[in-house]
Amino acid sequence: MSILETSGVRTASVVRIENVSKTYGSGSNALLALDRVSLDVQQGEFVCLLGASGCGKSTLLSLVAGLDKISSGTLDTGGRKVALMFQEAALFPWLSVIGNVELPLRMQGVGKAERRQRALELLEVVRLEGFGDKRPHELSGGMRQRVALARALAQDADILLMDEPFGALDAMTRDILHDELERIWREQNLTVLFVTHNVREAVRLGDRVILLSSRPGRVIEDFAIKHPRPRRIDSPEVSGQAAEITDRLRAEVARHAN
Ligand SMILES: Nc1ncnc2c1ncn2[C@@H]1O[C@H](COP(=O)(O)OP(=O)(O)OP(=O)(O)O)[C@@H](O)[C@H]1O
Repeated sequence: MSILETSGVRTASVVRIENVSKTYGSGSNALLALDRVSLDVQQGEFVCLLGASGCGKSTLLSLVAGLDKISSGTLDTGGRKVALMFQEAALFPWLSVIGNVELPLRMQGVGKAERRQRALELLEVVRLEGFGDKRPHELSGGMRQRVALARALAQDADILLMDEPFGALDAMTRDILHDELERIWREQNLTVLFVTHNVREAVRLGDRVILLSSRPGRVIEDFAIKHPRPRRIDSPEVSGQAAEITDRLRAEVARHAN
């Protein structure tokens, strides 16, 4: 495990991204999506990625997940397990809720009784006890995202990669899921990389908010969010820092448009 010296405190880096660039295609069709991105994420950190549409946020997550290859630079997760969660829950409609949560366990070869037990525990973690026999279409959008979260947790990953997981939910449901995610992140000692377009959401949740430039994505600012938790998305502290970050984002979008 790599050990970094940060502000005099020795901390463990679980995701180390150094000068990573990503180009899609080649020749005259080449598109530079990420340009020499460097980012270190420490054990247990909650890091939010913000940036204009198309700046490469999802690309960065897919590289960390190992779903795609970097074009240059180095990216090291120390072989840790990662789990992904998206805006769409992408549950299998023909499986029950518990069947969906059991799926990763089945793929890991966990025996029937043990995976049922573990899936029941996870449904309790996301507060869906009693809903195991339902089908996905019988649930609300927020409940489906809870199932997706339970399924991600079933992978027993150290790093949770979340790509706008609450982007399609109404504000109240999102608020509740922020509280739940914060609780689970703490209880399970997860490291989270969270992509969002919602600046307040980023400040509500993150220890850090990383601002990427318009394409090609580069890290242009790394905001430390120090307000005590739990935070409220509509608190003056969150709103104030969100306004500061929004101004910076706006300037970046305008710079790119000129
Ligand atoms: N598989 C691919 N092949 C070619 N180009 C791609 C591919 N995936 C992404 N891109 C391009 O790379 C750029 C970055 O895309 P990406 O989806 O990572 O951005 P994003 O910041 O997540 O966008 P959004 O905020 O709109 O979700 C875009 O211009 C996109 O069209």
